[in-house]
Amino acid sequence: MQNRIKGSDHMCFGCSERNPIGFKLKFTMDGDICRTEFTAGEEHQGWNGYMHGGLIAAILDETMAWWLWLKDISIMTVEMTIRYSLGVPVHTRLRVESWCEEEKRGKLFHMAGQIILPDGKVAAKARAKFMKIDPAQF
Ligand SMILES: CCCCCCCCCC(=O)SCCNC(=O)CCNC(=O)[C@H](O)C(C)(C)COP(=O)(O)OP(=O)(O)OC[C@H]1O[C@@H](n2cnc3c(N)ncnc32)[C@H](O)[C@@H]1OP(=O)(O)O
Repeated sequence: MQNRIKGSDHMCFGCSERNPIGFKLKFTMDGDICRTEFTAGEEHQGWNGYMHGGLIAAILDETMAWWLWLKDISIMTVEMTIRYSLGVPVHTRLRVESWCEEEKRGKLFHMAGQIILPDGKVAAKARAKFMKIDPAQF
């Protein structure tokens, strides 16, 4: 399902296979949940041994965006809040999932996403708003 919408020439930090420093995330739709997996490396650290919070935000942003992309809805993030509940250790397989909580007039989408540790605990949860855009303008 990777890069179905924009083709393979884009450089998205979250999902492009061409971006040498990107996350190269791949997404699948599981019912109404968008899922990906990720293992942070040394280069993704903030505090020693733990993933940088800004990069956690980027993964959640991307996973929520892809819930919409996979439905052929072109969007941009317009607002996001994150609750960081537990440190996200590096070298640990993470599950990331997103879903839609509300759609307003087909233009504004209230999304949520979370990062889950191997023991099932939620380390970070995001809520965000995404606005539908005309992809020809970007
Ligand atoms: C294959 C590749 C996959 C790529 C995946 C990408 C994943 C990453 C996603 C991102 O991170 S996107 C990058 C971060 N986001 C941005 O850079 C967005 C920057 N913002 C914009 O460019 C403009 O705000 C935007 C084009 C989205 C909208 O501008 P507009 O001028 O068309 O909208 P406007 O500000 O007039 O607002 C339209 C309506 O939405 C409302 N609105 C705006 N922001 C809102 C908000 N945050 N919450 C609620 N409502 C909001 C606003 O009040 C208004 O309501 P009404 O229609 O009732 O008048």
